[in-house]
Amino acid sequence: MAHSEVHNNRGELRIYESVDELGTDLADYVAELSELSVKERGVFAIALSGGSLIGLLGKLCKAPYNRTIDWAKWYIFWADERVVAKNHVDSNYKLAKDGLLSKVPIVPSHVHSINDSVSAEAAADDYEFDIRQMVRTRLISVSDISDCPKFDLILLGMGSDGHIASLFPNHLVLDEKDQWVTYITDSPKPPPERITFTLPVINSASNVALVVTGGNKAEAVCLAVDAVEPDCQSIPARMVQPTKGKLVWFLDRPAASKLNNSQFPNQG
Ligand SMILES: O=C1O[C@H](COP(=O)(O)O)[C@@H](O)[C@H](O)[C@H]1O
Repeated sequence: MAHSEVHNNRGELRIYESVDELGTDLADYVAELSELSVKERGVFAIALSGGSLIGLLGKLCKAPYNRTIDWAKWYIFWADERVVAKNHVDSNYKLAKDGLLSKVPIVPSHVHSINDSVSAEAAADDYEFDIRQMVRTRLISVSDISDCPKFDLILLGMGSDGHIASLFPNHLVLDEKDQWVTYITDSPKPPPERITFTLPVINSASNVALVVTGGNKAEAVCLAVDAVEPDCQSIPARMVQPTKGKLVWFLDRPAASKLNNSQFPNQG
């Protein structure tokens, strides 16, 4: 059973005894949002990340979700992508295809991956153009307080340095306000060239989930959730603050181990 609570302005924290329990609740959460969105809008626009997240989504490929989710209504995007060929081992698209998309009945034309045959800058421009077309036809909603796309769900992982998508600590692109998708060529984590959603897009989503496991991320989780300025100033995960949407953290015990203990009585 998860220990769950709303924590200051940092969203809902769900803490699990095991990664297996986390995976089950994460699958339920995604399935519920998919059902709600299909009921309300007729489609479900979801943005994935790479890394450990994809393995944690594995239960979606199994019963009952593989049969009960309305996969034909899913439109899939990436919150970030490495600028490598789609069949490259570092590709977030390949990771998601091998781990999830090839195992469920997604409509191939609903999978919006990046153009892997151009520069990082051109790939970011192309991807933003693609998303603008989808907003125009309302396959992706639009925020009522900015012109940003309002994804039904953005799923994010977090690195041990607190990065989310390809937004790294102290990087200039954290200040990007105008573009929806931008690029970097100096990622501190290889590969260096990446494209990424900007913070205004992430914070315009209806739902954002931050999925984090492992003790090596406990310090960054604490900085992103508990710390007060200036300690947490450069932690991108702390800048995830959906304006009108809902933020949920999915944490295993090791990742949550440095959070303020008094708030989590079951924590060992
Ligand atoms: O490079 C990336 O890292 C983050 C975190 O990955 P994880 O393996 O530590 O969970 C990931 O969310 C992002 O999409 C990816 O490009």
